[in-house]
Amino acid sequence: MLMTALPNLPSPSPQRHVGAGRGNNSGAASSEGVYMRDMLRDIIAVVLFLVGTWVIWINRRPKSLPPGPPAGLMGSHTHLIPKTEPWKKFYEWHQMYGPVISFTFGPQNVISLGSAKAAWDLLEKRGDIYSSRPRSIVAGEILSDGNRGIFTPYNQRWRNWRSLMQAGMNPTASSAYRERQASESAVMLKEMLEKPEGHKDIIKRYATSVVFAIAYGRRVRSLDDEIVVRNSATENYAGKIVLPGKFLVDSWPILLWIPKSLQWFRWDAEVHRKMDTELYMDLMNTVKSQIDQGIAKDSMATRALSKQAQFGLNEEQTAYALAAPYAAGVGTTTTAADILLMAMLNYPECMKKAQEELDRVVGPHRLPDFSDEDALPYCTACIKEAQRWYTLAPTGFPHAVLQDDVYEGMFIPKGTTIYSNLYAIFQDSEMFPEPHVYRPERFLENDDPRFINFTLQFGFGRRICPGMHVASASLFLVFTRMLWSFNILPKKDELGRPIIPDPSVGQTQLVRAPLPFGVVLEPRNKEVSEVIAREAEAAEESLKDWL
Ligand code: HEM
Repeated sequence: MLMTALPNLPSPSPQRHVGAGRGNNSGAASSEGVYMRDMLRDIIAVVLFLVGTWVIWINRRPKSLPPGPPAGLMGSHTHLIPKTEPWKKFYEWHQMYGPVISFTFGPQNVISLGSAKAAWDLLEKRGDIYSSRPRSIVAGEILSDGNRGIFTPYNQRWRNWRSLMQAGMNPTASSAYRERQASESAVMLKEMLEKPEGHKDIIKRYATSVVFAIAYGRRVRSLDDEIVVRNSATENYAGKIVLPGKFLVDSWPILLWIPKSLQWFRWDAEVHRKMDTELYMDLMNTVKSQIDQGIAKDSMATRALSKQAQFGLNEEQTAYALAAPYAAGVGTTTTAADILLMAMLNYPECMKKAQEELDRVVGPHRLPDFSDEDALPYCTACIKEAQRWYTLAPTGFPHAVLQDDVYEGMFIPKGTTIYSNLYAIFQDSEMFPEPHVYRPERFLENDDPRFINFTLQFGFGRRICPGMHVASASLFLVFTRMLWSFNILPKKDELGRPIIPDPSVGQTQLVRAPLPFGVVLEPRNKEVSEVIAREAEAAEESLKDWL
C-alpha cells in the first residue's frame, strides 16, 4: 500500500548494478541487485512517510488555537527562542501573527498577549481562571518548597501568603511608610552629595532600608550589613535559576523519575534552600525577640506573628513570606530609578521641564514631598513614561490558566503558560504613538483612566504587584528629590564627548536592566547643599532609634 501511494523511484542504470560484469553469477547478482534496490526504496519510503507524519503531527494545531510560527522538527519552538531577550522574538511574532499568539517551549504550550486589551480581558476580567503560575520545579518546588508565593499556583496556600502581602502593602498600609521613605531619601541625597559616583549603591541602600522597615521594622545603614550580604546571595541565585530554559526538568518533569540522588538539578538548589531557610528564620526570630523585649517596631513581621493563625501560615511559611518584599522590591526599585536616569541623559529637555515644574511648585528652600504630588503632573508623567519606555519586566511574570477557555474564537487549553508581553504592549503604536520615543506628555494628553492610574508595568489581575504603592512612592521621592538637587549629566569620554547610555540594549536576570553607565550629579545651586544637610540631619534624628 505504501509503495503504491508513492511515486516510483528512478531505476539505477544497469552498469551500476552490484556485481555487474562478474562472469556466471551476473544473473543472480542482478536479481539480488534488484531486490536490494526495491528494499532500499521501501526503506526510504517508510522513512519519508514517518518523517512526514511526524512533521504533520507535531505541527498539528487545533484550528482554533491562537496563530503562531511553525514548529521545528521536534515539534517545539524552543530552538527559535533566543536565550537572551526572548521577548524581542515574541514581539516579532506578534507583528506577524497578531496580539494573541501561541507557541511551545519544550512540551509546554505558551500564549503571549501582546496588547493591553487582551491582557486586561483575560488576566483581569477572567482572573478566576488566569491567576495561577506555571509549574516551577527547581525554583518553586526544590529551592522554595512551595514557600515563595511568587511561584505558587493559585491555591489556598497562595491566598494565605497574598493576604499577608495585602495587609502589609495595601494603599493604607503603604502610606504609613511614607515618613520612612522621606527620611531615608533625605539621607540618600546627603550620601550622593558626599559620594556622587556611588549613586547606584546609594539608591540600592535606600530601597533596601525601606523594604527591611516594611518587612521587619529594621533599618539598613550599609549594603555591607551581614543581612544584606546574605539576602543578596540568596536572591542572586534565585534570579539566575528562574530564567526560562535554565533547567531541562522544568520543561521535562519526567526527569523527576530518575533516582533522587542522581537528579543533578537538585544539588545546588537544596544547599541554597537550607541557607535561605536559616536566613529567613533568623530574620523572623530577631523580630520575635524584639517583641519579647517590647522594642519591636510595627512591621509585616509583627502583624504576621500576632495573627499567624488568621493568615493560616506556619513558621517557615511566615518566614519566607516576610522575605518577599526584599526579593521582589529592591532590584525592581533600583533598576526603575536607573531607567529614569537613563531617560534624563537621553532626553535632557524633559529633565529641564521637570526641574522647571519643581522650581515653580517647591521652590529653593525645601525638598519636594508627597504633599506636592498632585501639583507635579509632569514629574509624575516622567516616571510613568520611563517605566513604559524601558520595561523592566518585558514578559511580565508568567501566569497559567486553570481550565480550557475560548477568547475571540481562539482556543486556550488548560495549563497553558500565559506571558503578558509588556515589551510588545508598550510598543503598541496605537496606544503609544512613536513608542520608542520617551515622551512624558503622552500621559498628560490622555484622560483615559488607565493612563491616569497607570499600572500596566505592575502586571495584572489577582497577581498584580502587591508592592506597587510602595514602589511608586519610592520612585516619586527618589526622582523628584534627585532632580530638585542635581542636574543629571552624562560622563564624557577621553575626547570630551558625552557618553549617552543606549536604551536598545540591556542585561536580564529576573528583571531587565540598562547596561552599567555613569552619571555626573551636579548640584543645581549653592542652597541645595544647605537644604540637604538640614533635612538629612532631621531625618537621622527621626531614624535614630531604629535598630
Ligand atoms: C518599579 C518597581 C516594581 C515593578 C515594575 C514591579 C513589577 C511586578 C510585576 C510585573 C509582577 C508580576 C505581576 C503578575 O504576575 O501579573 C510583580 C509581582 C510582585 N511584586 Fe512587584 N514590582 C515592583 C516593585 C515591587 C516592590 C517594591 C515590592 C515589595 C516591596 C514588590 C513585590 C512583589 C511581589 C511580592 C510580587 C508577587 C505577586 C504574586 O505572585 O502574587 N514589587 N511585580
